[in-house]
Amino acid sequence: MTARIIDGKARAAALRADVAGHVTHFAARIGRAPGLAVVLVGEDPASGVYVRSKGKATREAGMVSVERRLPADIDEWALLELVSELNADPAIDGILVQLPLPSQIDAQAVIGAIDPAKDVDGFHPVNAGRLATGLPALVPCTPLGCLMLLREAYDGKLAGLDAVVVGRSNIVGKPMAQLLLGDSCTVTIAHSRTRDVAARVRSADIVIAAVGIPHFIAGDWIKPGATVIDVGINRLPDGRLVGDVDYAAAVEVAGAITPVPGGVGPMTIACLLRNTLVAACRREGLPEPDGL
Ligand SMILES: Nc1nc(=O)c2c([nH]1)NC[C@@H]1CN(c3ccc(C(=O)N[C@@H](CCC(=O)O)C(=O)O)cc3)C=[N+]21
Repeated sequence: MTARIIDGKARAAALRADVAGHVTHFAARIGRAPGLAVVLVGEDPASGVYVRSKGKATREAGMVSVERRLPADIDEWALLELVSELNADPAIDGILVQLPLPSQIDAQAVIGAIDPAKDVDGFHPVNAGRLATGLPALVPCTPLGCLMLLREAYDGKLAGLDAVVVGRSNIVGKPMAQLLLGDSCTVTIAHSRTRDVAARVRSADIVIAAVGIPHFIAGDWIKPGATVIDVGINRLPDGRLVGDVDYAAAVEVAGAITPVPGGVGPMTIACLLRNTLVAACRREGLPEPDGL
């Protein structure tokens, strides 16, 4: 039996359309559209591509997109200065500083300088703490997108399922584990020092692969019928884009699986727009947009 392919691209398009609808109401009510600022330090070509596609998606959702580019050799102080300018700008509801940053800049210091109310990446320690405590937070976009795909796959019934998150980053692994716990999964976080990762994955109903190593998760690690969410976006020397899962093998075993591209990636961008809308509504004292 081959797995159902989870169409992240289609789910993301639907979410973006929902966001656009709410943006229309927001603008009518408040007299301006939500604004997202994306800050790019340096000229990394891959980062430039992401920044452009974020800007396009933001405008397509009816929101205001502001791009700020700084040279790669900028010092940390100059970036902190830009962040405080954006914090103080009433037209800006969301701030995203594209990672990774050049080595002379302390990324944690920059993230900590962003107003938590505008932290649409959900990387500020206040938002991480709020998520971990079950308080309203801005939630990191990639794990949020994964959770939306899982809720749909299981018709909202995640309680009691065994989930393994492979990867423990602040950006994906840790917040993913918090979200799954919030939906009452039994959560294991596996990482580079975990003994026998294969055995952990074999026992899981849900596998989240977030290690950044092509084909790290072998097909015969997957429990028959399990749901596989592949967060990896790895560029091979031949130019092909692949995930962290050996897709060709896993698709023959899994019950459902996300492809790369067309799986988690588009959901990340759609959730960024969703978070910008949510941040804008909270800042303006409007009720939370529902159904997102
Ligand atoms: N502060 C910060 N926040 C981020 O969210 C962030 C970041 N920094 N730095 C860079 C990474 C990368 N990232 C992607 C989002 C969507 C796709 C995406 O939509 N990918 C398409 C394929 C695109 C292609 O073909 O190259 C897909 O998977 O289908 C990829 C990568 C967000 N990032």
